This record gives sequence, structure tokens and C-alpha cells, in this order.
Amino acid sequence: MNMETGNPIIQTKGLTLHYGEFEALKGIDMDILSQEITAFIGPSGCGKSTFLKTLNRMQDLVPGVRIDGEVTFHGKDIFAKDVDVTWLRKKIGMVFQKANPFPMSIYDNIAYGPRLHSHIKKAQMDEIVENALRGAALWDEVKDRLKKSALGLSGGQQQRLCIARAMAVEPEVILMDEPTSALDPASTMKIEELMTHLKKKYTVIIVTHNMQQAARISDKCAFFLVGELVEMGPTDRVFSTPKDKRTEDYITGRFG
Ligand SMILES: Nc1ncnc2c1ncn2[C@@H]1O[C@H](COP(=O)(O)OP(=O)(O)OP(=O)(O)O)[C@@H](O)[C@H]1O
Repeated sequence: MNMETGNPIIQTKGLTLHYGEFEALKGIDMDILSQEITAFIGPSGCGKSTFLKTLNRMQDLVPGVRIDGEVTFHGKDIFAKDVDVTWLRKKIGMVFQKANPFPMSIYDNIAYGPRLHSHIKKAQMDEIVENALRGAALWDEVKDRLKKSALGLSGGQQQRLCIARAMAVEPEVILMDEPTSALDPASTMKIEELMTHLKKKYTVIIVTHNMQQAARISDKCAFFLVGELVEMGPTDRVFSTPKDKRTEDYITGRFG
């Protein structure tokens, strides 16, 4: 496995997805490079979330979905028969738009995933929990209330807890579907700061409606329109000199 920065960790070729008769993704070719932040932008309904969820096979859960084309993770077809989907989702974790902590303690939220995957002694679990919470910049705020319910945290804290929970099973990639859209500006800033730290260790893919956010945090930016990948490139370049008129219209606010 190649873990060097700048190598494709996920690649799609001709990825097409149908919900019944409806073609939601139209032959997407994309390379996601490791230890970068890639942002997906585009108007509502253009397929960003669909594409994101296809990358760790979350779409398997949706009835009537048909997927054609190829998705590889470290060069291996994620749809191959011998791929364990639980393993894939451990390697490619996900954080949702709305923070969804489990109705249990802060500690148990983090310990939940590691417990599923292996038998871990208490002292080691304490360390996993602390590291994950530190990694998500939440430790100092919760270290004295680890046994309290996660549902008592603020929205921004809950979202950082979900990021910590995703990190606790040691993924390589973290998918984030509009992770800050339900948060206030201060919490949003915390999560953005956190993401720039995360990319030292993980590959991050984020769907965002916030163009300033994409410009601030991402290395690469992909613009989607009605199921098509219109263009993708270094974020500075996409924002300063978009190659496609449709990208330009979107980022200058002419539509969407
Ligand atoms: N489970 C589903 N069944 C049928 N159609 C769906 C399903 N999920 C999404 N779609 C359709 O697929 C298209 C792409 O949806 P998707 O949620 O991927 O877009 P999006 O770009 O992420 O939108 P948004 O920014 O509003 O979240 C939309 O037309 C949507 O209505």
C-alpha cells in the first residue's frame, strides 16, 4: 500500500449510478489524492452526496440503486466479492451533516467502534478515547465528563465527537457530508481548523455548499452539475481561473 502524500488513494472510472430509472451520476472519472482535502461543490441535487456515499458503499443500503463503472481503494475494486464492507467502512469513515452521537456516554461513543473490531483492555481503551478526543480538539472540553451522555453536548461539540468517533477506528479516509452546515460560525471555524490538522494523517473528502469554506480549506475542488463532474483541480486554480464557463457561473454566484 502506498501511503505517500499525493498518490491516488481512491479512483473512480466511468462511475455511473442510477436510482431506478434516474441517472444521478454520469460516468465520473476522479482521482482522490492521499492526505489532501478534496471539496465537492455544486448546486443542490447535482449528486455530490450520492458520489461521496458511493465511495464507502453506503449506497448499498439504498434499494433500487444500480452502480456501473469502477471505484478502487488503493487500486482494489471496492465492489469485488471478497471485499468486506465493514472493513471498507472502517477504512473509509463518514461524518454526516447532522451530528448523530449514539445515546450513550461520551466515552462509549468513542469506544463503540474499537470494541466492535477487537478486544481491547480498559487502559488501552482509555488511551484510544483520549487520543481520538484530542485529535478532534474536544478533549479539554469533555475530559471531566466522559461518563456523561453525549447528547448533553452542544451541536458543535457533538459534531467533533462524531469526528473523534470516526477517527477511533483508525480510518485512512474520512468522508464528510456538509459537516458544518448545522453549526454556528464559531463551531464551524473549529471544525475547519480541525480538518486542516486531520489531513496530516488522513485523506479528507468534504461536501460543502459553502464556497468560502471550500476555498479556505481544500487542496482540490470538484464541481458537479446534474450528475456530471464538470471540472476538478487545485482549489486556487478552480476559483481563480475556472476552465469551464459553468464552473465560473456557479462560483461567481450566477446560478445555484
Ligand atoms: N434514495 C434516493 N432515491 C431516489 N433518488 C435519489 C435518492 N437520493 C438522491 N436522489 C436524487 O439524486 C440526485 C442527487 O442527489 P444528491 O443528494 O446526491 O445531491 P447533492 O448534490 O448532494 O444535493 P444536496 O446538495 O442538496 O445535498 C437528486 O436528484 C436526488 O433527488
